[in-house]
Amino acid sequence: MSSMLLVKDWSGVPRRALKPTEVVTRLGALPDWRLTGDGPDVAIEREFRFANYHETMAFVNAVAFVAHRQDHHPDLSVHYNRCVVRWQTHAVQGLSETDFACAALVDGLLAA
Ligand SMILES: C[C@H](O)[C@H](O)[C@H]1CNC2=NC(N)=NC(=O)C2=N1
Repeated sequence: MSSMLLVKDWSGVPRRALKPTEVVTRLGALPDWRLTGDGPDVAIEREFRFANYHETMAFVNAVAFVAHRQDHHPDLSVHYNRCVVRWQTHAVQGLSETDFACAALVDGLLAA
């Protein structure tokens, strides 16, 4: 994909599903994220809470910007004052390094 915004082209990086022990190690570095589902539905997710819809949508747009730049796209559950971000790598039907890298970037959006 050609884009001024793209910073990471994961398509050239061989993707593989992380092993359970690798997932546990990476989750340790992202304490606000939790594991959900299993098998092909496994994912990591985090709920972000906001004061109102405007704040929530500002966050959603920032996440979309990260997703575009990384060419990796989370499932988003958008509500009035909260958003649940859920990462999984469809291509491997599991969790890959990319999911954890993107989760850390989303955490960074709200870092002080
Ligand atoms: C080529 C490109 O990187 C792929 O199609 C990407 C796009 N975004 C993606 N997002 C997610 N979450 N999983 C994928 O496997 C995926 N594949």
